[in-house]
Amino acid sequence: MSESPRPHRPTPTPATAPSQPDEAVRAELTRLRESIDNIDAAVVHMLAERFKCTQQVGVLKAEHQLPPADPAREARQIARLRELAGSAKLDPAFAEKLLNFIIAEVIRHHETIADGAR
Ligand SMILES: O=C(O)C(=O)C[C@]1(C(=O)O)C=C[C@@H](O)C=C1
Repeated sequence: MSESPRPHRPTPTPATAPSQPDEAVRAELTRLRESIDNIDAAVVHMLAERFKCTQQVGVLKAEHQLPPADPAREARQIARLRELAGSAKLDPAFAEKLLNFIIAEVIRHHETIADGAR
């Protein structure tokens, strides 16, 4: 998942304006969106904590001349996450892509730290 984020495209205006959704539908949509917003916030906070840890790993690796990437560790992480995703009814391929996307960014950070230590 190295591509840039999905560009925002405005929803096309339908030829005929839809009738206002029922009040109960709007209330349900609002309730679900509030949960989505909470989950998105939790994801951001969890990712921030993960990057704090990996930043420390990057420093440790640079100090001890260890390579930024550890493919064997990654293979174990992917296998574990795919398993967890399956149990949670999340697409394992998606979980793998997401982890690879995050790890690619971490490796970039590790390389920057190592370059600064040289
Ligand atoms: O565990 C490490 O060695 C890390 O550098 C962390 C991490 C990760 O983000 O989980 C990143 C790069 C490695 O290839 C493997 C794992």
